[in-house]
Amino acid sequence: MSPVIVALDFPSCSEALALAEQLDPTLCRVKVGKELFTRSGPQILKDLHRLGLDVFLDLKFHDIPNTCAQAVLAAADQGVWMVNVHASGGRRMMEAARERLQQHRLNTRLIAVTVLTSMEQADLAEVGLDIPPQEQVKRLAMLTQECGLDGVVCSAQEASMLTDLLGAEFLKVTPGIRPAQSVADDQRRVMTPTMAMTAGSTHLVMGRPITRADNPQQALEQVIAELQVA
Ligand SMILES: O=C(O)c1cc(=O)[nH]c(=O)n1[C@@H]1O[C@H](COP(=O)(O)O)[C@@H](O)[C@H]1O
Repeated sequence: MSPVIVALDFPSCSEALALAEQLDPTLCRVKVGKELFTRSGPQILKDLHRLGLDVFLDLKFHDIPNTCAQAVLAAADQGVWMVNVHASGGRRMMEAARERLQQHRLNTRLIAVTVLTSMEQADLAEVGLDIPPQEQVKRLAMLTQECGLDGVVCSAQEASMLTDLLGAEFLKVTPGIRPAQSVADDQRRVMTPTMAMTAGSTHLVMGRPITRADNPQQALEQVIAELQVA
């Protein structure tokens, strides 16, 4: 299966589906985030499943343990392939979410966001974290593994460090992926698809470089071809 997850960051169901219909489900999975889900509700999950696409529901839950666990359960009940929480929600929150999935025998992948790829050291300092992003990523990823989750969302720049520390099987889902000639947009800790896979990413989250391309399926095929050559 392809490592590419296309981020469907669109304001409406119709725009997201128009893009999703152009994508080959054997070449990618898709990600539904806050904007699209808040506007379209769970119907978008049904529509994407109907197209044969695996869905990563990226709502980055962060709440008291029971509320977070129930939200994760609600996502898994709708058949999504992957769901995420913020690792900074802490041990009890992550363990509650993982246990709730186990109690219900649901095999939805559960991962945790470490430090957002839009953040650099100055952003962390402003919220009281006077350490380099890599150190905070390391701390949160170790905690995530201890809590029994399947992996983390991190920057590809931290993937090799996490592979050494936590093993190749532990998922490293990496946004901030930009093909060589692309603009970074609001991303800060970025890498190309090939460099990210070489560094140990297990999944590449790509939004605008694919969804805003003149021909999204062609842009996706180019990424896959680049990865195959590498
Ligand atoms: O959890 C995420 O998916 C995520 C975490 C993170 O640290 N950085 C990050 O960019 N994302 C998401 O990944 C996608 C990146 O989109 P592009 O920057 O357009 O490729 C967006 O949907 C973000 O919400």
